[in-house]
Amino acid sequence: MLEKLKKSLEEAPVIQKECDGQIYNYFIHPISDGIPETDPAILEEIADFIIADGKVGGIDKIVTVEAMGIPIATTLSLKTRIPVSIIRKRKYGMVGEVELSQSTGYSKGALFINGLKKGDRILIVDDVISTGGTLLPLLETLNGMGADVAGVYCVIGRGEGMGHIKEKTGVDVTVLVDISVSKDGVTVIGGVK
Ligand SMILES: O=P(O)(O)OC[C@H]1O[C@H](OP(=O)(O)OP(=O)(O)O)[C@H](O)[C@@H]1O
Ligand SMILES: Nc1nc2[nH]cnc2c(=O)[nH]1
Repeated sequence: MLEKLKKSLEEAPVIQKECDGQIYNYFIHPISDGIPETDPAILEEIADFIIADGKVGGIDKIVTVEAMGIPIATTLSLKTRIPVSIIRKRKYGMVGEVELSQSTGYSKGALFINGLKKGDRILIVDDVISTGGTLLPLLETLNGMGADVAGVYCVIGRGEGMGHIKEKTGVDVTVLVDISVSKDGVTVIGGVK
């Protein structure tokens, strides 16, 4: 399962990014960067897995974070006809907008939620989970807004983020492929069967 995705991850180049005096080994892959180009067969493989996993019934909105969650969420939306709501890195200043802070191993910034409301039953999808510094504040904020998170899927998992989220929120994040990353490259270490 997900063989194309796993094989392409093993070939992903790694660059080093610096943040707060720390070096972060950043892998570059079509699903997480759109580089060199995204194979529609891999997007389809991902969407088909999520649908077969059985949590899409009764979902009002697929929710993702700009930018690289968007192709995954859109592919899923085209197959399920469930609409997509995108959490943006741009402030709109609309009534009801909710702002939260995001941090990754290589960046810090703000995210802006518009268009979600109390009681919405949502499925979150994103390309990567690493430190959890995006997903943790997002889940806490959505919880505070009264959204009902029925499932969370991150296509590629690395590092401690998933365990951290389980510990802090009780939410199980489904990671499709687990990897480890060093300056020399990417190794696939696990994932869904
Ligand atoms: O677990 P974390 O350490 O938070 O890393 C995961 C986040 O990193 C990437 O976002 P990024 O802000 O780089 O956005 P992009 O999709 O625009 O590349 C990715 O899309 C996740 O949202
Ligand atoms: N492309 C990419 N996105 C990420 N998001 C969090 N870590 C990474 C990474 O190493 N590569």
